[in-house]
Amino acid sequence: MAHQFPALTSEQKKELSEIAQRIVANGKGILAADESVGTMGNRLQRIKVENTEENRRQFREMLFTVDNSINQSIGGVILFHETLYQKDSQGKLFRNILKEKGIVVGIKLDQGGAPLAGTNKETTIQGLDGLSERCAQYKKDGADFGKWRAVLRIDNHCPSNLAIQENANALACYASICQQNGLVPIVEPEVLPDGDHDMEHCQYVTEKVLAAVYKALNDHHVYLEGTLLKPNMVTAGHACTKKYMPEQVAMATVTALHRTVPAAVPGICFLSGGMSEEDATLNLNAINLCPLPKPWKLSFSYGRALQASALAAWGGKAANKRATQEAFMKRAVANCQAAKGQYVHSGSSGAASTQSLFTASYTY
Ligand SMILES: O=P(O)(O)OC[C@@]1(O)O[C@H](CO)[C@@H](O)[C@@H]1O
Repeated sequence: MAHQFPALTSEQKKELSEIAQRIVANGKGILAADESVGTMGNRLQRIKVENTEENRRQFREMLFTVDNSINQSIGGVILFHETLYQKDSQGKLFRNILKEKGIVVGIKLDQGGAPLAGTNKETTIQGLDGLSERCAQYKKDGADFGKWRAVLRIDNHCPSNLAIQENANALACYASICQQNGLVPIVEPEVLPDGDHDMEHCQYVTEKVLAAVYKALNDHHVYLEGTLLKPNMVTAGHACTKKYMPEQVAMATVTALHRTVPAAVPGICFLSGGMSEEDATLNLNAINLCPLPKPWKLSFSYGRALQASALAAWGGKAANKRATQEAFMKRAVANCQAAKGQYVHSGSSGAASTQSLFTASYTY
């Protein structure tokens, strides 16, 4: 019997689907500025800047106070708890700065991995306890979407069926709780790029993972029109000796998505997973040019691939504000073009944009 116990009212569904669509409208994507304190420390270490709350705040202030035209390329920004409550140097909350630009504010909700005993060092993600209360508070404090990143690894006996099922179920519980509290859930099942496997194996695993995720979302009565997917692109492992062209990555990626992701999902925003900024843009462009049916918006939710050049330009010096903002804007515009299949590589990329951003076992 249909709808005997409806999970959401039609007003709730309308709100959720409108938020999701706003984030990915017209080639827009997401800036993933939700690095935890530890992850941000790794980023800052690369540019020899101390990982203090003030340094994290200063860098993020530069990103969020960039020219208002950023709202043509960035539809949403994911924040870490600390950042949601931080202010710029004039005392204005970051979240209000973003909202005034018409950008939707999101919040990281997962809380790190817990080991799955009896597996080859696989994990599930914590954060479901008290999640509903946290979501309700974040909604009051201006967030309209959430993010939960589950991590799966390709290795000997990995990912195991247990890891796939357990992470799919946690993602679905999280998505349902978000929607009950008016937050659009970004569902992120990341198959890590660690390993020497080829692209075909990554495609096989990605399909298994996504199929399990959509089965679990359906079991948990998640309203797909009010969700966004944040998957890995289908690529070879970082240590694979065989190299693939963007067109091959695009075909494998869209094939995997086409086989597993329902057309009701409004947008798929890829993570960058350690690709260089330029590779992440070129691959996204090729994905949007791929000659297969693509019923969803195909866009970006990049962390490293939107911030690496900006971090390098900043180097911890306030005097570099302009160069930092220009570097960030350049990547945002390039990825927006790629999300429409209109990116033309200029051939004059800076060193930071072509540098691999891979971090081994990037788990939290
Ligand atoms: O792979 P990328 O594009 O750098 O980051 C993807 C991402 O999900 O992983 C990070 C760690 O949780 C987050 O900061 C970010 O949102």
